[in-house]
Amino acid sequence: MSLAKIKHIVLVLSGKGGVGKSSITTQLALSLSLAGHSVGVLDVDLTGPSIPRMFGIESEKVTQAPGGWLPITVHPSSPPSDSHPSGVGSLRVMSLGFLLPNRGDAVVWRGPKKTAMVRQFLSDVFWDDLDYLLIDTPPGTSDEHISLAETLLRQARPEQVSGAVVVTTPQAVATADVRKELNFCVKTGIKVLGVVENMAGYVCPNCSECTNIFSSGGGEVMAGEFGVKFLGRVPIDPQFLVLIETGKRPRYPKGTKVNGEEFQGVETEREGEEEKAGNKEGLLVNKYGDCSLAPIFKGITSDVVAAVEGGR
Ligand SMILES: Nc1ncnc2c1ncn2[C@@H]1O[C@H](COP(=O)(O)OP(=O)(O)OP(=O)(O)O)[C@@H](O)[C@H]1O
Ligand code: SF4
Repeated sequence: MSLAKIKHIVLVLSGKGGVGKSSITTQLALSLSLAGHSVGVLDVDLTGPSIPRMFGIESEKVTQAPGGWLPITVHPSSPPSDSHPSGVGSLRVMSLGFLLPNRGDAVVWRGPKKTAMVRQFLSDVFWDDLDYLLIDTPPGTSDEHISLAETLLRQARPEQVSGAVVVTTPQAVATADVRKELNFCVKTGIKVLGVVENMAGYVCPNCSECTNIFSSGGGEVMAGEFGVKFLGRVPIDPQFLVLIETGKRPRYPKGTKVNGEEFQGVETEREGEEEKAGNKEGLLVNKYGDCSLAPIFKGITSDVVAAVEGGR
């Protein structure tokens, strides 16, 4: 069974579309891998698989092996170094996006076909050993969710299913939808590891000041109501959008403070060289390390790890 060698399975859920669930999944995956964990990402968002684009691996093709579909390797593991004392864990991705003839196509299958695909996703991908499998789910409490929850609970050992990270935005309308998602977790017996409030305020690209454009704090209030952990706020950062949507390094004006240090501009030639040399890992580490949101994702990831480990 393909899930047998996975230590922790974490679902990333949101009741509403477009709140940044896939973006948060990619960042959690990256932070876990940079902390030395081997990570898999399963993109079950059948209506709009965006994970391959976000990792810059959209044109890759998955192949079949006797043990199942082989996920695409974003980067292999690497030994401890000064910058990553625990080493870097391997990062692999499986998405329906790899199987669609035209990338970007949305899947319009009806319930039973979707349910069958989710089952196959869970049972037929050859993950081998993984510390974490993150599952990016479609928004809502639809057929896919129910089928995924049922299949997970049936195919995985109870101690493997660590729980769910629920993503919301601060606006009341989003939190009302996400409330449904939290109720869904209660009904299906999936533990909520915590709530992330994404797009909470706007980071000015000139001065790095964060301004609350919409209301703020909805996610924290909701977490309190349900008695679950509030994992933190992620502001809107226009550079992050560029990074996540194009797979390119962010471009801050020279002098902007990034991770507490002055950003020195973008070294595009080096980026090209690394790409040519196939140094995907180096490229990713640089790319994401330069993002102003990186420390926030690191903090959220530590809390998720603590919640997972604490619940064993
Ligand atoms: N904190 C952020 N700052 C800037 N842009 C963001 C942030 N979070 C997400 N985005 C952008 O918002 C858009 C929607 O994000 P994403 O695709 O992750 O949402 P989703 O909830 O997974 O959507 P879907 O419902 O399609 O699955 C993307 O273009 C993403 O790059
Ligand atoms: S503080 Fe930032 S967002 Fe506000 S005016 Fe100055 S540069 Fe613009």
